[in-house]
Amino acid sequence: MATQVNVREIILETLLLITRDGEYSHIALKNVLDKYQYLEKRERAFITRVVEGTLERQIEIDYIINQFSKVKVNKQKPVIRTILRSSVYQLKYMDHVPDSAVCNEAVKLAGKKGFVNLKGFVNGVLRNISRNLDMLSYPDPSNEIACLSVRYSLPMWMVEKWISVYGKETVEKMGKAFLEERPVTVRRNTAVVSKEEFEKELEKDGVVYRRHPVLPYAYELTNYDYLAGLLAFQKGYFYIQDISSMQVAEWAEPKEGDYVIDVCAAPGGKAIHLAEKLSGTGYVEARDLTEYKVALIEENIERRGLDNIEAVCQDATINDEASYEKADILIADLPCSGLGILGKKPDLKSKMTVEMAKGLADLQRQILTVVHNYVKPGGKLLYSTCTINREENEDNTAWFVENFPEFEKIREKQMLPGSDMGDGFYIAEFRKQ
Ligand SMILES: C[S@@+](CC[C@H](N)C(=O)[O-])C[C@H]1O[C@@H](n2cnc3c(N)ncnc32)[C@H](O)[C@@H]1O
Repeated sequence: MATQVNVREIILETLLLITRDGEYSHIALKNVLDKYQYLEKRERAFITRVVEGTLERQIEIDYIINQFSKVKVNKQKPVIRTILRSSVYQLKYMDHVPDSAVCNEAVKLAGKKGFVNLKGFVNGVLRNISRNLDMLSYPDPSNEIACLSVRYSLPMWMVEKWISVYGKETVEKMGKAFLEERPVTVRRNTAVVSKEEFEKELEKDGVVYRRHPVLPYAYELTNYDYLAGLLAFQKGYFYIQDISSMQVAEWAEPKEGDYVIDVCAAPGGKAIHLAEKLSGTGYVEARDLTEYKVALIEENIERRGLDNIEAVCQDATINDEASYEKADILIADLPCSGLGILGKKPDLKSKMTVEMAKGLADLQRQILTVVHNYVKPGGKLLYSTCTINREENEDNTAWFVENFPEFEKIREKQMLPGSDMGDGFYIAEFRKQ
């Protein structure tokens, strides 16, 4: 019982870090799981599920709380609001947790956090919701945007934007896909470990794997507690990467001896994939903005034992004349709004705004204006983002070929969650004449 209380307190602190203090959800969760490695697998899974679920369903949860609370969610104290949200998630989506335990633990936690005077309020709201779970009201179906927004916990502006581009049916598929639990995808390091050895190593740790039907080095993994704790991870046998991101190195088709520059490379997924594909030949310069990010790339390079790749600290918005016409392949996997990975980074649903997405589209143009110079005549430029925002994707591609006519667009693809395999992701390939 004592650990039960602690687990809920850990959940509260993690959610506050993300929603009140602005920490990224995947980083906050990773840090907390690193810190509490001694907890039982079951407890760690409970923390992950409640933190992720509460963030994923936040819009729907707030809609429910507002039906039963006189003080609306946005007027509540952050601690109380967070206790209510994570409790409503458990009431609505975790059948195996008894409702009475959810309410009691929430009330105790409110008291423990110094809100003794609000224990009655927390108790009243939660018991009321628990009694009425089968009679919750939802927006009227005639209001398509509000309806989809609450059902899939997507901000109205995203639903509105996507309906106009992709249509209602596709938006529903995307909303569903973001909420689905999906196995993690990893890329086997083909330079270091054979298929047989890799699979044997996973089996030793009880990890269940499924070979990807298309990419021979890709696997879906389930039934593990902590991926980074596996021996196979520490030996550099695999890299955690979505199937959509693996397409960048596939599209790049590096040839032996190619010089590759990845201008925004951290933590190194695509750059390392290219270095592996070069089979010990050629060179990959994996650049990023800060020493901290460069250290992340270096750590990943070291785990893989590759010597045809180097991490470099370099701001992609600053012109680097020494790199002019140096790259056979230039990877521009640029900072973006991340709307294709809302399933993995659910906090983006509340953190990303129209203005921020616009700012990122401008930054992408600014970086492309600088880095296109680094491509050799006849070389390739691959532009990619993990978003499904037309301004950052197709519009930027159209802008790029219009402004830099020495580049020809070879192909482009917008992958959509629920329709394509993996995350929402965009790639465009250009060739310099
Ligand atoms: C989408 S992520 C790159 C992911 C990476 N390609 C991979 O596969 O692991 C974008 C990266 O751009 C970096 N970045 C942002 N602004 C930058 C700038 N001005 N110059 C260089 N890198 C920048 C960020 O630090 C971040 O690591």
